[in-house]
Amino acid sequence: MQDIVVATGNKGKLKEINQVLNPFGLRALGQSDFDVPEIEETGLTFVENAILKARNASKITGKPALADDSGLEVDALQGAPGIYSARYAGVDACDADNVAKLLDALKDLPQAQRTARFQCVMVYLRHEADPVPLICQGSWEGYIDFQASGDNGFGYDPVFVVPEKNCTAAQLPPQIKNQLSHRGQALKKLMAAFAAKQNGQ
Ligand SMILES: O=c1[nH]c(=O)c2ncn([C@@H]3O[C@H](COP(=O)(O)OP(=O)(O)OP(=O)(O)O)[C@@H](O)[C@H]3O)c2[nH]1
Ligand SMILES: [Mg+2]
Repeated sequence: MQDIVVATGNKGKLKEINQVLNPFGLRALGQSDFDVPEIEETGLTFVENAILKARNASKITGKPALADDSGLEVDALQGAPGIYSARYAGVDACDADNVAKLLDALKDLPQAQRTARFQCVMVYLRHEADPVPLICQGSWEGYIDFQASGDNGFGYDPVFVVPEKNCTAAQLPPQIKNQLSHRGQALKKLMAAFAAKQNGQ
């Protein structure tokens, strides 16, 4: 197994990244394994924040680093919480606080007006000053339910309905979430980009 530093403090993300990368002989280690402190996410886009996080981890570890910046865009909220998804209900908010705030914000809206999508941007830097970061993106369309269901995943998964499966993301087995999700799609593209590089393309 080859180790790869992932610039995240989110255990749910790390678990999903490992589920996808392990079959390729890669093991994702969180930044806490390298004593990398969290950096403030001051960017206005997923891309900027992913670069900030990857650069911080690469600078401190001296190794290549991968970062994931992701979030939920709700159409009725003009794309909120978006890049602020982790801190929607406040800087110290937990997943349950964020979900409760979201359900409250949408409480008067019928299903047709509850459309939403997850976005994920993955950035891979070979070193701190890498001028050509590898950037891969994925998105996942669905809508927000009226109540939470399911125990898998993390974040807003219990209220994110996956229309083609007629259940929430938290009710999907992990391997199915990875096949469909914003993160799974971004990682698939990243693996294809790695393979292309190795083949000299
Ligand atoms: O239900 C969900 N299923 C997902 O698959 C998912 N992916 C992202 N999110 C939400 O978006 C925030 C990311 O914000 P984010 O990229 O800043 O990550 P984070 O702050 O949690 O950790 P870090 O990687 O920054 O250390 C997360 O906390 C979640 O609220 C998800 N929710
Ligand atoms: Mg974050």
